[in-house]
Amino acid sequence: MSKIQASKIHRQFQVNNDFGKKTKLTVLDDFNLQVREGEFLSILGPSGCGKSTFLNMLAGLDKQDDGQLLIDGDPVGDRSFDRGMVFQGYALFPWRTVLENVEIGLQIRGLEKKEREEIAKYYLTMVGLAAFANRYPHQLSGGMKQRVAIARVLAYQPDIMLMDEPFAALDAQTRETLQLELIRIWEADKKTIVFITHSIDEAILLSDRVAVMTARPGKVKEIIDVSLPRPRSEEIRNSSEFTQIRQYAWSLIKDEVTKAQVYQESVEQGQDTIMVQPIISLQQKFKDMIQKRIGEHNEKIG
Ligand SMILES: Nc1ncnc2c1ncn2[C@@H]1O[C@H](COP(=O)(O)OP(=O)(O)OP(=O)(O)O)[C@@H](O)[C@H]1O
Repeated sequence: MSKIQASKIHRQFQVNNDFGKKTKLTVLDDFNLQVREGEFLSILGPSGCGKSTFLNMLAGLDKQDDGQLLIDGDPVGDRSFDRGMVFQGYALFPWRTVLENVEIGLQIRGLEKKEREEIAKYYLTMVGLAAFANRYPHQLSGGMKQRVAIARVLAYQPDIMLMDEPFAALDAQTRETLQLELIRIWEADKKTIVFITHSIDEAILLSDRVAVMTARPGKVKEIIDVSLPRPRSEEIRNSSEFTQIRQYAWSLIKDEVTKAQVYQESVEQGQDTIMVQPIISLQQKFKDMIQKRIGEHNEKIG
């Protein structure tokens, strides 16, 4: 049995178009995905294709209009599942110290102060922040805050970890360090992780499988098996297998990115999906215009 099973998920939102008229925007349609127990699965897709919408449904923060979303065989919403979420924006409580932030989930689980402290310190050490336990979030860098957010989810020990572009706001160096830390932690713990990213390299480096989504309305276009050996390290990025997977992933996603760009926010037109002039044909038009002018100029100068 799959840990997570999404079948024929449909989700649309009511939005206002430019004229203030209410209209419907289909975000996910016929979205199907299975995530295995203990798997690290990344979702890669163009902006606005519904990645966060799907993750929010898994977190129980949103609900599909149609289709079925199961965790351990039960519909999400029917019972409470152990899920921990890491967002792009850290979501730390500014009035609590680093240690107290990591303790929150454990408090919810009813652990005694002493036990909470012991566990929180262990996970803070794991993410390299033991020395910062008594600081407040505003005293930390972005990378450190994200480490705290990760330590908090790890300490809570959820069954499933949902990560929505957790490293997107970080500088490249911190991002790479945290990617490697996450690999190390996951390889030791093997929790089921659903990870959203815009980075093909990040998805390949971390994942067992990568689900590539289409442009909106989003569905899974293809799933790539990342059969790179584990444990993985930085060097794996330079291997020929990695390059091959990267090229293949890019070949799948590049059309979707173009499509996402050329589908004007349909809401502007008050329709669900309206195709505006594709960028490709615009590019050709501009090329033709430039060529024509060059021709005219050359004729003039003889
Ligand atoms: N609650 C909502 N009400 C109205 N529209 C929404 C709502 N939530 C999401 N949307 C719209 O649904 C579309 C998909 O949003 P979503 O955040 O799921 O995309 P995404 O793939 O995660 O995008 P990105 O990669 O840019 O973060 C967007 O056009 C967004 O504006």
